[in-house]
Amino acid sequence: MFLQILSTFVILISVLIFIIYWKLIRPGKQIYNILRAQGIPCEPFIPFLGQLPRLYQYRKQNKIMKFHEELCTKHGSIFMFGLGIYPRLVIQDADLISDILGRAHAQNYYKPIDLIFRLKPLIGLHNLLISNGNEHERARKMLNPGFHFENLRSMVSIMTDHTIKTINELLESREESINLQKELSLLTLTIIASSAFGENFETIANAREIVCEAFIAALDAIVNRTLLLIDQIPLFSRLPFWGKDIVDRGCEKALNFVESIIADRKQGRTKNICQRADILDLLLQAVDSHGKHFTDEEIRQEAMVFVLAGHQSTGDLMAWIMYVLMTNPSVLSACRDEVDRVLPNGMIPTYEILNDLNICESVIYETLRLYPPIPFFVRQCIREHVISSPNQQFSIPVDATILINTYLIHRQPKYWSRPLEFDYTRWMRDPITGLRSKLAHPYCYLPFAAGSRNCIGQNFALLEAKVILAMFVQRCNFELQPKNQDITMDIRITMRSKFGLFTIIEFIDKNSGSSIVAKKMALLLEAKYLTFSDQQIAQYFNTHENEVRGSCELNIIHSFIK
Ligand code: HEM
Repeated sequence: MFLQILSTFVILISVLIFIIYWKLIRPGKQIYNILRAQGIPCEPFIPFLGQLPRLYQYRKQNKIMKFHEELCTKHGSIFMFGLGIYPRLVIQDADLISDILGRAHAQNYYKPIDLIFRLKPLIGLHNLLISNGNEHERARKMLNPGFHFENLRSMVSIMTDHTIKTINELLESREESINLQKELSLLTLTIIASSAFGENFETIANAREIVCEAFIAALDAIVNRTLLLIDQIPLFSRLPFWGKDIVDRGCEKALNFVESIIADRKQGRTKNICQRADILDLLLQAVDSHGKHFTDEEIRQEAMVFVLAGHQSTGDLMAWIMYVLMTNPSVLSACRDEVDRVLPNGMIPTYEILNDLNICESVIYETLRLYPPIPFFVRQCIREHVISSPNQQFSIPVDATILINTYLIHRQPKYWSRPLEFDYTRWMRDPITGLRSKLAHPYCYLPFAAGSRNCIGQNFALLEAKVILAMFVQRCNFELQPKNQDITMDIRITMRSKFGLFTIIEFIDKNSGSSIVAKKMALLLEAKYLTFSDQQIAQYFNTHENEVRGSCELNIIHSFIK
């Protein structure tokens, strides 16, 4: 009897070990073997863990990029390492990358299963970010026109309105030093949520709480679970520990919220807040080549994806831009001179005028080079594919997952002169031709990825960054406080400063005629409630109209006088 139990036990354990080996170890090992046989350098193959323990050590010391840098120095521009059960083939050569991302070969690569598995609870499976193949192609074709400049132009007012509100709140804040990284992240979240959800985001009482807290908490819990490898093991991921309740609660709240917004808009109970279609209108109106609309499920998921993909990345970009300005006085003064010239007297930017901000735009591009908010992205090979550069050629096996480290590519001396120097002038457009200098390679600059799965929101993000940058330098002085604060990079989904960006912000008092008039007008408006009649204000405004034209208070003044 005992022997029978023992032998059954041994058989069961052997079957279990075999299944584990077959499912979790063998596939990775095979990929290692195929790539190693082609001469690709590999870190040692360690089942289940790979180089994860070492990565953890580096993470603890806040040196994740150092880990990647050291591997690149050791192995060169193509090599393998193990991230838990998932091997990663790192490729840092622009020629090889062009073979992977280029449209001609896009059908050979998908978004990897582990990424899909992680984000599924929050955004589902049917959306641009993680869908694949025909489903992705259809959605992309339907949504591309939404990011046409005509639509973006009409969203500029959402960007300027929210930026003014944030600046005013920051200037009124009584706090000594403000965490600008957090404030900019909230600002970009508000902008994308208002663009995606219209007036509901402003009027539904708990909209901010749901989007700014539940959604962010769920996302944070997902990232923590990823770092703990919880999502790599299917059984573990279902256990009610390690923040699972936060993920479930946040996802449910966010999904219910988006559902009610879609229903309201469909039934005409709410409208958008820009002159043309907002993102929700675009989702509702989009049709495929057979005249079919998105289903409610798809609309819900796409709206969530825009909020997910659109806020943190742009918020972090803005924080890095502010950091650059605060640590490079000459860059700040170049931006400010340009803004004062192009947008005099606190003038509010319009889509057309933003085009004239050549220096600001170049500062944004250079910040994206040195501090790309999305420093890595991944692709999984689904069809064996040969990639080549002038002196090497490799066959990528099915299921190999490729990791592209944008941060390191953007700092390679092979592609960039003075790679570590912040030099925005390398991006300046020629004043006559309007063209920028050619890059050393079309695939050496990838802040928004490239090819058929590049960032659909890049023009939205660049426009938003220009609006926020211009309005901040136009209206505020800002400096780091404390001056010697620790700006250590932390990489979760995006790359940000681990401890925030603490800043003192003050109103610019240029003492120029128009800013004095603007101040007088502001005082006058305050006085409206005390002594002045509407008629007196209108009279004052009419006699000073030329002086205040273009001032930041012009919109408010108009709304009072109406
Ligand atoms: C500075 C800001 C931004 C950066 C650096 C950025 C970067 C990226 C990158 C690198 C990808 C490719 C990711 C991958 O392949 O795994 C991507 C995809 C995407 N981004 Fe952005 N993004 C930004 C802003 C935005 C905004 C504002 C939106 C929405 C309005 C947006 C929506 C998306 C979507 C939907 C995708 C998936 C596209 C597809 O696969 O077809 N992004 N972004």
